[in-house]
Amino acid sequence: MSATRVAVIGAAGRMGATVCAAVDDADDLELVGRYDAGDDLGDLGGADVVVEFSVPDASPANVAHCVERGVHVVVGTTGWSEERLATLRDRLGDVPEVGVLVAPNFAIGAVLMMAFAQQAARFYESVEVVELHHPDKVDAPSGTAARTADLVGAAREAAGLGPVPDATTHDPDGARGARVHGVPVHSVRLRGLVAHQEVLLGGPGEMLTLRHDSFDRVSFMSGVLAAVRQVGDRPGLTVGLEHYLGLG
Ligand SMILES: NC(=O)C1=CN([C@@H]2O[C@H](COP(=O)(O)OP(=O)(O)OC[C@H]3O[C@@H](n4cnc5c(N)ncnc54)[C@H](OP(=O)(O)O)[C@@H]3O)[C@@H](O)[C@H]2O)C=CC1
Ligand SMILES: O=C(O)C1=N[C@H](C(=O)O)C[C@H](O)C1
Repeated sequence: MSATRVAVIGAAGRMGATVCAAVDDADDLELVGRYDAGDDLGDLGGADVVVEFSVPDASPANVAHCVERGVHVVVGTTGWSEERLATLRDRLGDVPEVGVLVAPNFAIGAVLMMAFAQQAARFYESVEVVELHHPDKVDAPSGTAARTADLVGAAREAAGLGPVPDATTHDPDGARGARVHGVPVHSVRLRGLVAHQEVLLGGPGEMLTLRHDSFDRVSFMSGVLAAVRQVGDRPGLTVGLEHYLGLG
């Protein structure tokens, strides 16, 4: 069988460079294109699948370029709001054979952490998310934290839970963090870190802590490569790697 041709957008970035190396190392994949800011994406080097790790403001246009050319896309870039996803879904309606996966995190442990948090949410009165990343990250909260909070918030609503208890009335500096789907989210940026997250769930007399650590970007590669191998067989838009792993 011939190798799947793969192009990478954001190829010189931290994730893009790691993906290029992983694709180069895989016998069943062939790296046919590397693109960065200012490059003409053109015919994408004849790629069957594009992997997109760029910046939130550029990602929708990059993905649209691929979809219009009938190329499947694995998207790791953050910033895919419901509105952006809806626009992409509409676009995919014109090319029903094309598959796009948008996944906020490709590390298996992070995917499991999100699933466990969603499962635990209905049992706990309190929940907060703390995400910790390297200080070169441009977006906050992280895509993973936003997705976790969305899943947890929706599970709480479905279970009929009210707002998280919080007596704070005076917080002039925003010390209580952001609220995503009613869940407080706190972002730490610290030299030495890669990508880490804790979900803290509290009930009377107890606390459950779910923690995941990516110590190296290699942690994302098995998920990215699994997605590259499957995306062509999964037409339409999929959000979250869990659906490719039988967890969704
Ligand atoms: N889903 C997941 O598992 C993961 C997701 N991420 C996400 O992936 C994204 C990238 O992260 P990271 O690699 O650390 O970031 P980097 O800043 O290291 O890389 C981004 C790359 O994209 C390039 N770029 C900027 N604008 C464009 C454009 N218009 N078209 C094409 N390329 C462009 C940048 O080039 P230049 O520097 O010249 O501007 C740079 O090479 C972030 O949104 C991050 O949150 C990160 C890790 C894991
Ligand atoms: O920018 C990063 O580094 C990461 N971004 C993704 C996110 O925002 O969730 C995934 C992971 O946390 C690393």
